[in-house]
Amino acid sequence: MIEIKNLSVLYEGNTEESLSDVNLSFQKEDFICVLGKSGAGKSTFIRCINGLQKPTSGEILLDGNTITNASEDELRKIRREMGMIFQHFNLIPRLSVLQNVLTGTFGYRPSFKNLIGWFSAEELEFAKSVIAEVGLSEMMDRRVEQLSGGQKQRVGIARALIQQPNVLLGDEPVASLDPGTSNRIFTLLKEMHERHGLLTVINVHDIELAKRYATRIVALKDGKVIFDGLPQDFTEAEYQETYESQSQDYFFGAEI
Ligand SMILES: Nc1ncnc2c1ncn2[C@@H]1O[C@H](COP(=O)(O)OP(=O)(O)OP(=O)(O)O)[C@@H](O)[C@H]1O
Repeated sequence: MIEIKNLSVLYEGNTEESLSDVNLSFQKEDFICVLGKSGAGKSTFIRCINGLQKPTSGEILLDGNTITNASEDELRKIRREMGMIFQHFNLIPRLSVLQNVLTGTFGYRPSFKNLIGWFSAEELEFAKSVIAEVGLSEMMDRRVEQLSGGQKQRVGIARALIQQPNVLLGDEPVASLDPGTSNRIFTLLKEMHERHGLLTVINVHDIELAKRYATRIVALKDGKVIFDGLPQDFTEAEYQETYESQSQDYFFGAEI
C-alpha cells in the first residue's frame, strides 16, 4: 500500500542525513509503531509520508502513485487519503468539538463553502457519527479549550476519520498524555485500525505502548532503519541498540 524506496533526507545546512536510504513496505493490515530516540528521524519520516517534507532522494508511493513527485493537485488528493494526528492536537481552541471535526472536510470541499461555513445535513450527520465513534457525543457542542488532553486527542482522531482516510499517521500523539489516557487513546486507535482497515503509522516514545499495540515495530537510529519486525522480537538487545541504554527490566520480564 505504501512503498518507501531509498528514502534519504539531508536538511539544508546539515552534514548528516536525517533519513538515510530507508526502504520499507507497509500494508493495510499494519499497525506500525515507529521507535527511536530523540533526533532519530521519526518526525521527518512521517512528514515525508504525507508529502510535507520533500526527500533529497528516493521515492514514496501510495497504491502505486508517487507522493514524492506529485503535483500540488495530486498531493491534495493524496492528503485526503491520509488522516494525521499530532502531539499538540492542532485544534482550534475556541471552536466546538463538532466545528473542529468539520474542519477535517476542508481539504476536499469547495473553498466558498468553507468560507461561509455551510455544511449539508449529510456532512453534519457523518460528523456526528465519527464523534460518537470516539466517544464524545455528549460533548459535541463544547468548546475544545474546555476539554482534557485525552478528549482533545479524541477530537483529533475524529477530525482525521471524517476524511474517510485509508492511512492514519501520528506524530507522537500521546506524548503529552498520562499513561492511562495514552493507553485509552491507543485502544481507540487500534479499534479504528481494525474497524476501518486503516493502515496506521505512529511515532511513539513509549516502548511499552508499542509492544502492547503494534503489529509491527520499526526502529530508527541516526536516520537508518535498524529494526523492522514483530513486537515480540524487539527485545533487550534491540532496545539497547535503539536507545543506547539499558531498558527497565519490567518491559521484558513480564508478558505485556
Ligand atoms: N527543519 C529542519 N532543519 C534542519 N534539521 C532538521 C530539521 N528538522 C529536523 N532536523 C534534524 O533532523 C534530525 C531528525 O529530526 P526529527 O525531528 O525527524 O527526529 P525525531 O526522531 O522525530 O526526534 P524527536 O523525538 O525529538 O521529535 C535531527 O538531527 C534534527 O535536528
